[in-house]
This record gives sequence, structure tokens and C-alpha cells, in this order.
Amino acid sequence: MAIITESHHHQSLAGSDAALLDMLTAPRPPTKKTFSRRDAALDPLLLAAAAASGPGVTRNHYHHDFFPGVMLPKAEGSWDWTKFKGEDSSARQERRRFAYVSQQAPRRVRLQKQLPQQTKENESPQSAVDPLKPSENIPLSASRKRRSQSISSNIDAQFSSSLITTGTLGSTSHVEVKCMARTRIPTPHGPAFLHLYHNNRDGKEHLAVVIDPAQYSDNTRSSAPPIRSRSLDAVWNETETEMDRIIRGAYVGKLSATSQHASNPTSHHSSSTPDSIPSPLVRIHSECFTGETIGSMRCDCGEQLDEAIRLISQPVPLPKQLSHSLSSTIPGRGAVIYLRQEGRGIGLLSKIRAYNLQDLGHDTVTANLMLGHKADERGYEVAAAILRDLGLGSELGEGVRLLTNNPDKVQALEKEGLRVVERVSMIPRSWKQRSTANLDLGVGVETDTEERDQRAAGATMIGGKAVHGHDLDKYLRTKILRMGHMLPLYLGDIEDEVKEP
Ligand SMILES: Nc1nc2c(ncn2[C@@H]2O[C@H](COP(=O)(O)OP(=O)(O)OP(=O)(O)O)[C@@H](O)[C@H]2O)c(=O)[nH]1
Repeated sequence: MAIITESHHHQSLAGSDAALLDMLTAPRPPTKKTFSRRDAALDPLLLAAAAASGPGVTRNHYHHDFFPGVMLPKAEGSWDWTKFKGEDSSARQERRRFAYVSQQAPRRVRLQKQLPQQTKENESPQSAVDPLKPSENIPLSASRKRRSQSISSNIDAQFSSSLITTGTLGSTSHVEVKCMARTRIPTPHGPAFLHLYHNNRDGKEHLAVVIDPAQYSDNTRSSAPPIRSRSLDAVWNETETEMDRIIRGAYVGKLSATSQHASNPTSHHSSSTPDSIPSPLVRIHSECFTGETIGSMRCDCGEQLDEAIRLISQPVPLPKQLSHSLSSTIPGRGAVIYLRQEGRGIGLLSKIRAYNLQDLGHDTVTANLMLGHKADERGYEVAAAILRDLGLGSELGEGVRLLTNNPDKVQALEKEGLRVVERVSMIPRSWKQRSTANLDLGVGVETDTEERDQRAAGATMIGGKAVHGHDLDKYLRTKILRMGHMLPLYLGDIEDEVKEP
């Protein structure tokens, strides 16, 4: 049914209403081989309810006045229902022809048909719909809706030009990502820009939290180039308006009622950064519902996400030769690439089962193996493609300083052809707080307790303070002792606790 506005719906739903309804609701005869939907394209019961009650029938169907003649017998072109005197036998016969008949197979049969298509629990089913397809981008304006059908193939071709492909070295993978939308998120550590990505690999919506406050501020000038998404800033099709671009986040500066400047597709993507400006700090982080959302202390994931955003937001000291009279620092720059790889890629269901095995005494690695998974099932091709889209780590663009203790992440990014110029350790907060004399944590250790105490306490782990406990200590020891994470083991008050098997 076409979208009908209040102002003109009486005119547009005229004499052809009945024919249109017939066409939309007439059942198709069932065939032997296929079972079609039980519901017709438009439910006749719903239509009848709408017809009986007039506008405002339901929240979702307000103003859909299918039989304007009922309400307004004099409406131009409408059939005057007040003259209806009953129907003769031929009309009854005709009406029976449209009786509603279910065409759907029983649920049991439908479920059987679906079984072979089931995917592993840690994989999201590859949706039948192309995740990069234009219809998922932004709502089309009313005028464009009418034309969208005819130009969709044209748009497809244009979109492919804004996709970013991984430049894999020796890999056959061909990962494409596209930033669908970006928005400003104020965090306890300062402003960030959340980017939502689609890709052609796993049908999941991965994210990038870009921290680049210089881009947001009207006053701050930075000698470093802005971190911007190429695919977001690209022109998606010839009909998109400035407002379309702004709504999806392709704008520059601050967005407000009085400031709305759509981005220029190319002008912000300079690849020339002075060599002496420190490379942006980047973290590749994997989703952890338990640690990040409900503050689980079985792992340090919530804290790591918060710590990464905090560290990236810190002002970056400039080398002496660059620090001009105005400032010796530039605003913090970098990104957290947030991958939907829950439970190191095994999925939340398996992770929950693994936790029960851990309560039986196994560590995170053994528990994964006992469930038939690898210790770590994650991949970083999508992360690499997102970094390229943001102009980070590519051969021509800036190298990255990677915030991690995990050697796999460094290797995986380098295998994807990304330039990792430095690895920066992530020290658990509680280790930093508890460590004093007996622990040498190496680079990047912050000992300024005053600064730590000033951290805003958040309702979730974001902005939260350090926590520690038996499970978390065990988790961290396992990562170091069994997974090769590059961090000196904290030996403070846990020395005589359970030794790893
Ligand atoms: N299978 C499993 N996954 C876990 C467990 N605890 C945390 N995780 C997952 O581990 C992932 C956390 O990994 P990351 O934040 O990328 O960090 P990392 O691999 O530990 O490496 P770093 O970069 O050094 O932090 C998240 O997906 C968590 O859900 C566990 O006990 N079992």
C-alpha cells in the first residue's frame, strides 16, 4: 500500500480501492511443492478492522482509511456505503472466492525445512540480504522512494566504489567494509565518534570508536590529519542530499541546530602526516557482554575497553622540534575497533558453558578445548579493513601504536599488511594499584594515584575504577601463562593461590 498522508489520502484512495485490495489480499492457490506465507501480503482482518473503525485504529495504522466512503460518503470518487442494502447471491458467491485460506505448512514441516541451514552458534547466519545493499543505508526521501526501484542497480555499482577492501598479503580473503553511520558519543574521557560498519564477511555490525577531539572542536587545531572513514565520506549516489549525508554522520566539525556542514568526500583524507607526530593509538577489542555490560569480574574486558578509551583520549606529547610556542601536545588520537567476537569468537552460549567448566576447576583455555572450540577462534581481517577505511596503519597512511598484550593481534594485523609501529601494553588497573615495590610492569605504567582517583566513576565499567578478585586473577594468569600474553605476571598477594594445571 502506498504511503498516504492525511492531506491527500481521501483523493488517492478512490474508486480503485476495491480492485487494489483484491489484488493485495487475494490468496494464491497452494502448490504441491512450496508452502507460501500464511499471512497474505496485507492481512484482510487488519484491513477489515481499519475499515470498521476508521483512522487511528492502531498505533501503526493510523490514518490508513481504506474505505473513505464509510467516513465521508460525499468524498469524491468514493463508493457511498450508506446506500448498501445487503448483497445478492452472486455477490455472496464472489465474496466467497476471497475467503481467507491458510497456505502455510504446519510448523513441524517448516522447522524441518530450516534444519539444514542452521549455523554454528558462534557464527551469525549469513543473511540472505546483502549486508552492504543500498536499502540498508538511510531512509530514502519520499521523492526518491518512487525512483528507488529503477535506480537500485545503478546505486549498487556506485556503492561498490566506496567499499574498503583488505589488502591481504598472501591471503585469499576479500573483506569489504562500509561505514554506514557515525555519531558523536560523549564519554567520561571526552568526545568520541562511534562508527557502525557493515561487511561482506560475517553479517555482523562491527564498530569503531574514533577518538579525535580536534575534529570536533571549532578551536583546536591539530597538525595531525583527522581520522575519518573513507566509505562514510564517499558520495553514495547521485541523488543523496546534504541532509542525507549529515544524518548518516558525514559531516565536519560540530553538529548543531546552527552548524551543519556535510563532509567533502576527499578533502579530509590526506595521507601526509609529519613523521615526527606520534602514530595514533589503536585497540582491537572483542565484545564481552559479561565483562562490559554487567561488570563481570571473571575477566578484565570492561576495564580494558574503558582503559583503552581513556588512554587514547590523553593528550599526545609532541617531540621538541614540533612543539611550537602554543602547545607541546596535540589532542589524543586513535580508535578502538570493537569486534563482535564474543567469547574470543566462540559466542556467548559457549562462553557461558565454558564458565561452568571453569567453576569445575578448568582454566579458560582448557574449557574452550573441552567444548570442541579452539582456545581462540577470532579473526582480524574485518578489523584490518576498518583500520584501512579510517586511514590507519596502511602503507601510505599512518602506522599505528597497538594497545595489546596479545601477540596474535600484532601478528594478524601485520599479516594483513598493516603497519604496527609499536605495541603498547595494557596493564590491569588492579595490578597497577596493588603493585608498588615488587613489580616491574615496564612501559606505559602509570603510578600517579591522584590522577587515577580523579577518574569519573561510571554506572558501568566505562569510567569505573579498578576491581580485582580470585576469578579475575586466575583469568589474567591463564592469559599470560597459557596464551603467551606479553605482560609480566603480578605476583603480589596471589602467590600461594591455585597454580595453573
Ligand atoms: N571463551 C572465553 N572467552 C572469554 C573468557 N573471558 C573473556 N573472554 C573473551 O575474550 C575476549 C577479550 O579479548 P580482548 O579484549 O580482545 O583482549 P585479549 O585477547 O585478551 O588481548 P588484549 O589485547 O591484550 O587485551 C572477549 O571476546 C571476551 O568475551 C573466557 O573465560 N572464555
